[in-house]
Amino acid sequence: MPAVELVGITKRFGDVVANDGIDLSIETGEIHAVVGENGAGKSTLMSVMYGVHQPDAGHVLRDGVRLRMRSPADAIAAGLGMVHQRLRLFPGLTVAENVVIGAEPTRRGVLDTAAASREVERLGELYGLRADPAARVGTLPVGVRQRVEILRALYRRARVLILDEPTAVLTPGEAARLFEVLRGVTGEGVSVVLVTHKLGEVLAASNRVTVLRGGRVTGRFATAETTAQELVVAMIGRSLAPRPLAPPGERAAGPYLLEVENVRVRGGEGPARVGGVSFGVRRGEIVGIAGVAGSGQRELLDVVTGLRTPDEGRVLLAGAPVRRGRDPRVAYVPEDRPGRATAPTMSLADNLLMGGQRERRFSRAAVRERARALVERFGVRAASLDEPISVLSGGNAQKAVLARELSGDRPLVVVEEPTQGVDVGAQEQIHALLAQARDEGRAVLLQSSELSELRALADRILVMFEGAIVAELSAEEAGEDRLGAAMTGAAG
Ligand SMILES: Nc1ncnc2c1ncn2[C@@H]1O[C@H](COP(=O)(O)OP(=O)(O)OP(=O)(O)O)[C@@H](O)[C@H]1O
Repeated sequence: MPAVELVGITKRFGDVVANDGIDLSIETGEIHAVVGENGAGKSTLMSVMYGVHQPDAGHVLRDGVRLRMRSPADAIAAGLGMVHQRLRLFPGLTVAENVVIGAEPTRRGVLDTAAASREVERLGELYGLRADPAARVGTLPVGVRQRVEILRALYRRARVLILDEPTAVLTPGEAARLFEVLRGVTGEGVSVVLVTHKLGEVLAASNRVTVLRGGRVTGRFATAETTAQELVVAMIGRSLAPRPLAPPGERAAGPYLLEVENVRVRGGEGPARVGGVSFGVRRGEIVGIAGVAGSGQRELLDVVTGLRTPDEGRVLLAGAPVRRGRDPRVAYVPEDRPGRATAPTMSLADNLLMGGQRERRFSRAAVRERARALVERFGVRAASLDEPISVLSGGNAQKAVLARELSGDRPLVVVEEPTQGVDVGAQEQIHALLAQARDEGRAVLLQSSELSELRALADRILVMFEGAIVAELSAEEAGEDRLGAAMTGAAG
């Protein structure tokens, strides 16, 4: 008997049928991957399984028994656990406190810290999930925090864990450790539902795969018997074109468009977050920035885009200092899209024109016409130009931001994590757009935690570690081993 079975799930939002009669069964102790393009209905299905949404039709069985869920509390009581992409932990509390919160062991009415710590250690031992119970969560790297979320679910006796894009925020090393943990928990009979856009991890780690498209199941596979190609076809209805690799030998030459000179950013009292960094980017090249999270990339890019003033050094664009605030010569696609790149409550049309000051004098009709053209050209899928951008799926919101930023002729393009949370079809399109920006003679600075993305797109890769550039590798030199070593501070 499956651990969980979803039967004929249909869920509508207004006119949108997000899930259309979906059947999904999760066996005991398996890792079941759920994949599909942006907007395919994955998150909606997970929300139905976890009691967040009530389906319009269909039902959920747990060990063969029909559940009536009014909220996630009912799902938790039935042995389901969810690990969200944006972790929901209390940074000021310890690991043990975060694990037990809401279901604390008490002694005479107060939190029994010793018992909580013992529980964390016991669970850690059982499932191979180590975390120091006394550590403050706010001080821990994101990979460890995620382990705390998993521990919290297991502490509430979850036997089915739902993970929504768990590796989007992890470094390659952390992702590898997560999959070790998942093997540990499935070995103990826990089932894992893994929503992801990364087919590499699907093929490496899952037992079975269900593919969704347009709210329906378009494929069910035993992982050992399928290929990336077959999954892609089920996901997007066609194969992917070859990656837009730079033809070797066509190196950009000429002066630097962007010049970063000895930039230093101090972080409070501690050591400099960026300690004297210098480099340049020419027109017609993509320069990649690699590094484990927190190596100073964020601060460096804030300085390059003019959002932050460096404590020392300077940034020149075509020989003139980059303007403070937001330099109109810089196209910028930040990582934290909902917060920094979009006005979530404004319409898609208005978001597509944000910052396009010169267009402002156009009539409403002209604005719409331009928005329509961008949506068409960049393949943004949305029900209407008037809906708030926040209802777009992650990949479509990302394409909308890229459409806005790349549509002008700004000579410098700065992008952070361009394909995070984006499906394979959209990844391909985004990569092609960035390669096109380079081929048009723009200078592209690309920060990514996906080494494969950097290797596919960048002409040169700068590796940051502890606020410094510790290696510069050409596309040919940048094997995963060499990049990985440089990222952890080993000689590059
Ligand atoms: N709360 C909501 N209100 C209106 N429409 C919604 C809502 N949630 C999802 N949708 C729509 O339902 C469809 C399915 O979205 P869903 O988020 O489930 O897709 P997804 O496969 O998880 O996408 P992604 O990979 O981008 O996260 C999309 O068309 C989306 O715009």
